[in-house]
Amino acid sequence: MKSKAKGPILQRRDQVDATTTDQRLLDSRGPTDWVHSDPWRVLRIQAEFVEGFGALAELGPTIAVFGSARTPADHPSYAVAEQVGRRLVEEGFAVMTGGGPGVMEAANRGASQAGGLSVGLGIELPFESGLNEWVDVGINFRYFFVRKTMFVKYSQGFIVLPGGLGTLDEMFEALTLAQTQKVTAFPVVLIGTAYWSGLLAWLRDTALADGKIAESDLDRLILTDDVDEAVAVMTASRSTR
Ligand SMILES: C/C(=C\CNc1ncnc2c1ncn2[C@@H]1O[C@H](COP(=O)(O)O)[C@@H](O)[C@H]1O)CO
Repeated sequence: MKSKAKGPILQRRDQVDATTTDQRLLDSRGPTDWVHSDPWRVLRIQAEFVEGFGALAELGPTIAVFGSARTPADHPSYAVAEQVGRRLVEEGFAVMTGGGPGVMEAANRGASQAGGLSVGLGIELPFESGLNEWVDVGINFRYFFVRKTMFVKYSQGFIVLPGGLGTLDEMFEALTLAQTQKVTAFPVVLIGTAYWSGLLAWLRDTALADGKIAESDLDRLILTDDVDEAVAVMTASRSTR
Protein backbone atom coordinates (compact mmCIF):
# COMPACT_ATOMS: atom_id res chain seq x y z
CA MET A 1 0.00 0.00 0.00
CA LYS A 2 1.27 3.50 -0.90
CA SER A 3 1.69 5.53 2.29
CA LYS A 4 3.35 8.83 3.18
CA ALA A 5 3.79 10.98 6.30
CA LYS A 6 3.45 14.64 5.42
CA GLY A 7 4.45 16.33 8.64
CA PRO A 8 1.82 15.11 11.11
CA ILE A 9 -0.55 14.15 8.27
CA LEU A 10 -0.76 10.56 7.05
CA GLN A 11 -1.60 9.98 3.39
CA ARG A 12 -2.42 6.56 1.88
CA ARG A 13 -3.25 5.07 -1.50
CA ASP A 14 -4.29 7.68 -4.07
CA GLN A 15 -4.21 10.49 -1.43
CA VAL A 16 -0.39 10.44 -1.46
CA ASP A 17 1.07 13.63 -3.00
CA ALA A 18 3.30 13.14 -6.00
CA THR A 19 5.81 15.69 -4.68
CA THR A 20 7.05 16.91 -1.28
CA THR A 21 6.43 20.40 0.13
CA ASP A 22 10.15 21.14 -0.16
CA GLN A 23 10.20 20.04 -3.78
CA ARG A 24 7.31 22.32 -4.58
CA LEU A 25 9.00 25.20 -2.75
CA LEU A 26 12.39 24.74 -4.38
CA ASP A 27 11.36 23.62 -7.87
CA SER A 28 8.45 25.85 -8.60
CA ARG A 29 8.76 28.70 -11.02
CA GLY A 30 5.04 29.34 -11.23
CA PRO A 31 3.14 32.60 -11.54
CA THR A 32 4.48 35.39 -9.32
CA ASP A 33 1.36 37.57 -9.07
CA TRP A 34 1.10 36.75 -5.35
CA VAL A 35 4.12 39.02 -4.71
CA HIS A 36 1.82 41.96 -5.42
CA SER A 37 -1.20 40.67 -3.53
CA ASP A 38 -2.55 42.04 -0.25
CA PRO A 39 -1.99 38.87 1.83
CA TRP A 40 1.71 39.03 0.90
CA ARG A 41 1.79 42.76 1.67
CA VAL A 42 0.37 41.99 5.12
CA LEU A 43 3.43 39.85 5.79
CA ARG A 44 5.73 42.65 4.65
CA ILE A 45 3.84 45.10 6.88
CA GLN A 46 4.20 42.66 9.78
CA ALA A 47 7.92 42.32 9.07
CA GLU A 48 8.27 46.11 9.07
CA PHE A 49 6.61 46.33 12.50
CA VAL A 50 8.87 43.55 13.80
CA GLU A 51 12.03 45.27 12.48
CA GLY A 52 10.94 48.63 13.89
CA PHE A 53 9.97 47.33 17.31
CA GLY A 54 13.18 45.27 17.47
CA ALA A 55 15.45 48.19 16.56
CA LEU A 56 13.77 50.84 18.72
CA ALA A 57 12.49 49.03 21.82
CA GLU A 58 15.56 49.87 23.92
CA LEU A 59 16.01 53.49 22.82
CA GLY A 60 15.43 55.22 26.13
CA PRO A 61 13.90 58.71 26.38
CA THR A 62 13.48 60.05 22.85
CA ILE A 63 12.02 63.19 21.29
CA ALA A 64 10.89 63.33 17.67
CA VAL A 65 11.80 66.45 15.68
CA PHE A 66 9.75 67.26 12.59
CA GLY A 67 10.07 69.93 9.94
CA SER A 68 10.52 70.67 6.28
CA ALA A 69 12.52 68.38 4.02
CA ARG A 70 13.14 71.46 1.87
CA THR A 71 14.96 73.69 4.37
CA PRO A 72 18.42 74.52 2.96
CA ALA A 73 21.47 74.51 5.22
CA ASP A 74 21.75 78.31 5.08
CA HIS A 75 18.14 78.89 6.25
CA PRO A 76 17.72 80.11 9.86
CA SER A 77 15.47 77.09 10.64
CA TYR A 78 18.38 74.77 9.88
CA ALA A 79 20.50 76.31 12.64
CA VAL A 80 17.53 76.21 15.03
CA ALA A 81 16.93 72.52 14.31
CA GLU A 82 20.61 71.77 14.84
CA GLN A 83 20.42 73.54 18.19
CA VAL A 84 17.27 71.54 19.07
CA GLY A 85 19.11 68.28 18.34
CA ARG A 86 22.09 69.33 20.42
CA ARG A 87 20.07 70.60 23.39
CA LEU A 88 17.92 67.47 23.50
CA VAL A 89 21.05 65.33 23.69
CA GLU A 90 22.45 67.54 26.47
CA GLU A 91 19.24 66.83 28.42
CA GLY A 92 19.67 63.08 27.94
CA PHE A 93 17.26 62.47 25.06
CA ALA A 94 17.80 60.53 21.87
CA VAL A 95 16.66 62.47 18.79
CA MET A 96 14.41 60.85 16.21
CA THR A 97 13.60 62.37 12.81
CA GLY A 98 12.29 61.28 9.44
CA GLY A 99 15.93 60.77 8.44
CA GLY A 100 15.61 63.00 5.38
CA PRO A 101 17.14 66.33 4.33
CA GLY A 102 16.43 69.85 5.64
CA VAL A 103 15.25 70.18 9.21
CA MET A 104 15.57 66.42 9.75
CA GLU A 105 19.22 66.47 8.73
CA ALA A 106 19.88 69.49 10.94
CA ALA A 107 18.37 67.90 14.05
CA ASN A 108 20.24 64.64 13.40
CA ARG A 109 23.43 66.64 12.88
CA GLY A 110 23.07 68.53 16.15
CA ALA A 111 22.35 65.29 18.02
CA SER A 112 25.17 63.31 16.47
CA GLN A 113 27.76 66.06 16.87
CA ALA A 114 26.75 66.43 20.53
CA GLY A 115 27.60 62.73 20.97
CA GLY A 116 24.00 61.61 21.39
CA LEU A 117 21.85 59.02 19.74
CA SER A 118 20.68 60.26 16.35
CA VAL A 119 17.87 58.16 14.88
CA GLY A 120 16.31 58.42 11.43
CA LEU A 121 13.11 56.72 10.37
CA GLY A 122 13.27 57.05 6.60
CA ILE A 123 10.50 56.41 4.13
CA GLU A 124 10.66 54.89 0.66
CA LEU A 125 9.63 57.60 -1.79
CA PRO A 126 9.33 57.62 -5.58
CA PHE A 127 12.19 60.11 -5.66
CA GLU A 128 14.94 58.49 -3.61
CA SER A 129 16.62 60.77 -1.09
CA GLY A 130 17.98 58.20 1.40
CA LEU A 131 18.93 58.73 5.02
CA ASN A 132 20.94 61.85 5.77
CA GLU A 133 24.59 61.39 6.76
CA TRP A 134 23.96 62.35 10.41
CA VAL A 135 21.66 59.41 11.13
CA ASP A 136 23.53 56.95 13.34
CA VAL A 137 20.68 54.43 13.72
CA GLY A 138 18.42 54.30 10.70
CA ILE A 139 15.48 52.29 9.46
CA ASN A 140 13.93 52.69 6.04
CA PHE A 141 10.20 52.05 5.98
CA ARG A 142 8.01 51.12 3.02
CA TYR A 143 4.78 52.13 4.73
CA PHE A 144 4.04 55.57 6.14
CA PHE A 145 1.56 54.22 8.69
CA VAL A 146 4.10 51.76 10.15
CA ARG A 147 6.67 54.55 10.41
CA LYS A 148 4.13 56.84 12.12
CA THR A 149 3.43 54.18 14.72
CA MET A 150 7.17 54.11 15.51
CA PHE A 151 7.31 57.89 16.01
CA VAL A 152 4.43 57.83 18.47
CA LYS A 153 5.42 54.63 20.25
CA TYR A 154 9.11 55.41 20.68
CA SER A 155 9.15 59.14 21.35
CA GLN A 156 7.83 60.96 24.40
CA GLY A 157 7.15 64.28 22.70
CA PHE A 158 7.24 66.13 19.40
CA ILE A 159 9.12 69.32 18.52
CA VAL A 160 7.85 70.75 15.25
CA LEU A 161 9.76 73.27 13.14
CA PRO A 162 8.39 75.07 10.08
CA GLY A 163 7.34 72.60 7.42
CA GLY A 164 4.80 71.66 4.78
CA LEU A 165 2.30 68.88 4.30
CA GLY A 166 4.44 66.12 5.84
CA THR A 167 5.12 68.21 8.93
CA LEU A 168 1.45 69.23 9.27
CA ASP A 169 0.43 65.59 8.94
CA GLU A 170 2.79 64.59 11.75
CA MET A 171 1.68 67.44 14.00
CA PHE A 172 -2.04 66.82 13.47
CA GLU A 173 -1.56 63.09 13.97
CA ALA A 174 -0.11 63.81 17.42
CA LEU A 175 -2.92 66.26 18.25
CA THR A 176 -5.60 63.82 17.11
CA LEU A 177 -4.12 61.00 19.17
CA ALA A 178 -4.01 63.30 22.21
CA GLN A 179 -7.56 64.58 21.64
CA THR A 180 -8.90 61.02 21.42
CA GLN A 181 -6.79 60.00 24.44
CA LYS A 182 -4.86 57.40 22.49
CA VAL A 183 -1.72 59.02 23.90
CA THR A 184 -1.43 60.84 27.21
CA ALA A 185 1.17 63.30 28.48
CA PHE A 186 2.57 63.86 25.01
CA PRO A 187 3.85 67.43 24.62
CA VAL A 188 3.82 69.07 21.19
CA VAL A 189 5.91 72.23 20.84
CA LEU A 190 5.90 74.36 17.71
CA ILE A 191 9.05 76.39 17.13
CA GLY A 192 8.65 79.51 14.97
CA THR A 193 6.03 82.03 16.06
CA ALA A 194 6.07 83.93 12.74
CA TYR A 195 5.59 80.74 10.74
CA TRP A 196 2.90 79.08 12.87
CA SER A 197 0.87 82.06 14.13
CA GLY A 198 -1.42 82.18 11.07
CA LEU A 199 -2.34 78.53 11.44
CA LEU A 200 -2.95 78.89 15.17
CA ALA A 201 -5.10 81.98 14.56
CA TRP A 202 -7.22 80.02 12.07
CA LEU A 203 -7.55 77.13 14.53
CA ARG A 204 -8.74 79.56 17.21
CA ASP A 205 -10.84 81.97 15.14
CA THR A 206 -12.44 79.44 12.81
CA ALA A 207 -12.14 75.84 14.02
CA LEU A 208 -12.62 76.64 17.72
CA ALA A 209 -15.16 79.42 17.11
CA ASP A 210 -17.21 77.05 14.97
CA GLY A 211 -17.09 74.34 17.65
CA LYS A 212 -14.97 71.93 15.62
CA ILE A 213 -12.25 71.69 18.24
CA ALA A 214 -12.08 72.40 21.98
CA GLU A 215 -10.03 74.94 23.91
CA SER A 216 -8.17 71.98 25.45
CA ASP A 217 -7.03 70.90 21.97
CA LEU A 218 -5.33 74.27 21.51
CA ASP A 219 -3.91 74.23 25.03
CA ARG A 220 -1.87 71.17 24.06
CA LEU A 221 0.08 73.20 21.51
CA ILE A 222 2.96 75.24 22.87
CA LEU A 223 4.34 77.91 20.55
CA THR A 224 7.78 79.42 21.04
CA ASP A 225 10.91 80.73 19.35
CA ASP A 226 13.05 79.66 22.27
CA VAL A 227 14.82 76.31 21.83
CA ASP A 228 15.60 76.07 25.54
CA GLU A 229 11.91 76.54 26.36
CA ALA A 230 10.95 73.78 23.90
CA VAL A 231 13.48 71.41 25.42
CA ALA A 232 12.42 72.37 28.96
CA VAL A 233 8.83 71.35 28.10
CA MET A 234 10.13 67.91 27.12
CA THR A 235 12.24 67.61 30.27
CA ALA A 236 9.33 68.68 32.50
CA SER A 237 7.04 66.16 30.84
CA ARG A 238 9.61 63.39 31.41
CA SER A 239 9.86 64.17 35.12
CA THR A 240 6.07 64.04 35.61
CA ARG A 241 5.88 60.40 34.42
C1 LIG B 1 11.09 66.54 -0.55
C2 LIG B 1 12.46 66.00 -0.55
C3 LIG B 1 12.80 64.86 0.13
C4 LIG B 1 11.80 64.08 0.93
N1 LIG B 1 12.41 63.15 1.84
C5 LIG B 1 11.89 62.80 3.03
N2 LIG B 1 12.56 61.90 3.76
C6 LIG B 1 12.11 61.56 4.97
N3 LIG B 1 10.99 62.06 5.54
C7 LIG B 1 10.28 62.94 4.82
C8 LIG B 1 10.68 63.35 3.54
N4 LIG B 1 9.75 64.22 3.08
C9 LIG B 1 8.83 64.37 4.04
N5 LIG B 1 9.14 63.62 5.11
C10 LIG B 1 8.38 63.55 6.39
O1 LIG B 1 7.48 64.64 6.46
C11 LIG B 1 8.07 65.73 7.18
C12 LIG B 1 8.54 66.82 6.22
O2 LIG B 1 7.56 67.03 5.22
P1 LIG B 1 7.40 68.50 4.59
O3 LIG B 1 6.28 68.32 3.63
O4 LIG B 1 8.69 68.84 3.93
O5 LIG B 1 7.05 69.39 5.72
C13 LIG B 1 9.29 65.22 7.91
O6 LIG B 1 9.19 65.46 9.32
C14 LIG B 1 9.35 63.73 7.57
O7 LIG B 1 9.01 62.89 8.64
C15 LIG B 1 13.43 66.75 -1.36
O8 LIG B 1 14.64 66.99 -0.78
